[in-house]
Amino acid sequence: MSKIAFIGGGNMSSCIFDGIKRAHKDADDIYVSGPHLEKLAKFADKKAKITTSNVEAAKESDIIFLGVKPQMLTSVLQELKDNGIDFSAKILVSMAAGFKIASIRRLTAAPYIVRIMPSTPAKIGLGITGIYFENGIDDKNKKLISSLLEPLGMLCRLNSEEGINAIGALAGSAPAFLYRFFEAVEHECIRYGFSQSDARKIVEQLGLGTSSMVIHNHETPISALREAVTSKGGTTYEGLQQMTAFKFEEMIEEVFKACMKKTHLFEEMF
Ligand SMILES: NC(=O)C1=CN([C@@H]2O[C@H](COP(=O)(O)OP(=O)(O)OC[C@H]3O[C@@H](n4cnc5c(N)ncnc54)[C@H](OP(=O)(O)O)[C@@H]3O)[C@@H](O)[C@H]2O)C=CC1
Ligand SMILES: O=C(O)[C@@H]1CCC=N1
Repeated sequence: MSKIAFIGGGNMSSCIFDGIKRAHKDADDIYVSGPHLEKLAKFADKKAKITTSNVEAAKESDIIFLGVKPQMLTSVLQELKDNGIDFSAKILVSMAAGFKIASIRRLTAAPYIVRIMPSTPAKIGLGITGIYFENGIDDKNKKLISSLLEPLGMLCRLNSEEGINAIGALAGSAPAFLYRFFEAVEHECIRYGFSQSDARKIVEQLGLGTSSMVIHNHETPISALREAVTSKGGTTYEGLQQMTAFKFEEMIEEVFKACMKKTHLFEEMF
């Protein structure tokens, strides 16, 4: 097994780390680095080597997952470069939104860089992870990196970094938008007299049942599933009319446009 490091042990690194541990029982000496050792204890409990030194973690590893926020990545890469890390035989796997391969290369001169765009449902093996390989990565390494990410759920191979940007919005950010919808429904349940605990259960079953209907009726357009709920002259129709009045589709378009705009702004900044 190649030696693996995570620079930054936050939410996303933790999802990927857990996936690797689930699928690769022999992955024992994974390094995780971050500024606060106490926050890395959860990794140590799962046999990772934890350290406050990004340099130590990078030096010891063949595959380095970059798990810090885009705003931190420049200084982290600069630190590794300034401390003599030789990237020539290492693979850098960056999950940072809006941070291009060209920018990582400018800072590190690393020949092998992979962009990935995971999502938090990866925590339970149900995420969507975008992946973009440059031409320089050979098939053996493509297979290796893919095998580390497959336990996270669906792996979506993309042909460009703009594809990574798009999947970042459509699959990386989108869980937050769906959670916002669930939060709003939970709030309405409470407004109509349900207890907090019942409201939560209703939202859980609503999400599970509706997603399962989409999955179990794979050949059926989603619009047809919606129409099956919408009795002629009935109550659902009135609710949908409100969604139309409030320009629901236009709002969703603007939501994704805003994500992309910020991603492109990041690309200019870094
Ligand atoms: N969350 C998501 O759904 C997604 C996130 N991403 C990308 O993943 C990356 C990480 O995001 P996320 O996990 O959510 O963020 P988190 O804030 O959870 O994690 C960032 C981690 O970086 C650590 N850190 C901060 N400074 C340094 C440093 N100098 N050296 C090493 N580690 C450092 C932080 O440690 P400490 O807390 O101790 O300061 C923290 O553990 C981002 O680039 C983001 O764009 C991509 C797709 C989806
Ligand atoms: O909010 C963010 O910047 C990251 C990228 C996609 C999801 N979360």
